[in-house]
Amino acid sequence: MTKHAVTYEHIHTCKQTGARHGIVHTPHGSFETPVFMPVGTQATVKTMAPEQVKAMGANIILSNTYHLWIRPGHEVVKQAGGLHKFMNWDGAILTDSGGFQVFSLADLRNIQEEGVHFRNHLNGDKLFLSPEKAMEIQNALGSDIMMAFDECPPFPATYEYMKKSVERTSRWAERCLAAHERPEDQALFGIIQGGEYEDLRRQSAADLVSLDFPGYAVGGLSVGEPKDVMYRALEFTTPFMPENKPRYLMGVGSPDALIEGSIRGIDMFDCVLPTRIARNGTLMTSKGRVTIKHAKHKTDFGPIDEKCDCYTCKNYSRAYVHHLIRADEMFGLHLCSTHNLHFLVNLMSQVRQAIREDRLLDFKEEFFEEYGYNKP
Ligand SMILES: CNc1nc2cc3c(=O)[nH]c(N)nc3c(CC[C@H]3O[C@@H](OC)[C@H](OC)[C@@H]3OC)c2[nH]1
Ligand SMILES: [Zn+2]
Repeated sequence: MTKHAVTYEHIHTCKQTGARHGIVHTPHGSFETPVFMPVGTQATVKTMAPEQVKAMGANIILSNTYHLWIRPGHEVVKQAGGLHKFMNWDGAILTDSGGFQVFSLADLRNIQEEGVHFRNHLNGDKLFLSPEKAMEIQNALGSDIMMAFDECPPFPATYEYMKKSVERTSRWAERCLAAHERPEDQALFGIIQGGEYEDLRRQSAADLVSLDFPGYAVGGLSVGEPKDVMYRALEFTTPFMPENKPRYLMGVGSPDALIEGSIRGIDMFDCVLPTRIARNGTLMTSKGRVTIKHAKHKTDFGPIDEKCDCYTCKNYSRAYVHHLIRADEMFGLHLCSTHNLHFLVNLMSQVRQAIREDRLLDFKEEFFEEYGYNKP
């Protein structure tokens, strides 16, 4: 039995749902779950200093293999002493394998058994990414959690395409394991595929669980499918994922999806939403979304969210943030990102408390009502 770098400690399962409260232990500290992980694709959580990300309660962030491979190059990060040192972050880091970016960003790609040929989306150079290459890059980055190299098929995909893709992703997962240099320092998570097809999800889960990864992701979702398709896919996938290992739903999500995913037994989430919508001044608040550029905020001298205790809400008014975003001032992006990240990190803290109190369904109803999800 390999001594894994990452372990999962179960604390409590909510009596109203399948949601679990747990702790994930990594070589760079622990984090409680369910957890929202801020995305720092290019070795920075956009506009945020690492101290500020840590201060809001985030203990794990994400970065991206594909992006760091093509710029500045994984060898540069390795020479810097690894990603933690390079970006001055001493918490846990999870890196994606680059599989998704190759299928979503790069063009002229050609998927073969040995890997994927494609062009660099920045300069058009020909590139080749394989399970072995994705492992070499993540080993160089030194992330605490590495993701297996997989294919994330588009939605919708035919059953025939999905079946072939799942079988190849399982073969690629074995190649990743074989290429994994230091399982005692870096944990490799398998990624379950299969789209909306229950039997393929079960096959993918069985293939990967038999390889004894320290954690598992549900991939192939949040790629344009309706939310009820995503939720149903979770309902027939999580029961086949080990209870004593972390479960990570990739690319999710919005406040409702974070709650619905937690109810269905997911422990880890990531999404670019909070920093991406912050860039056009869209804010998540306890009363739903606020578009701060709107004229009605021009002389509103209250905080963005009365219930929020983040740096932005404690020190600045809606009118001031309205002005900064209207004036294209970069500090406005920082204030909006700070608030949105804090909002999701805080939401997950409330979810964990509701799990401990066996009332996550009640919490969901209360939150949905106040956020405005029930409005027609
Ligand atoms: C948005 N919806 C969404 N569905 C996804 C599904 C998959 C998947 O099946 N396999 C893999 N390997 N990655 C996926 C990803 C990318 C997440 C990464 O993409 C980057 O955010 C854009 C970020 O990189 C810091 C993150 O790192 C884990 C997905 N994203
Ligand atoms: Zn706030």
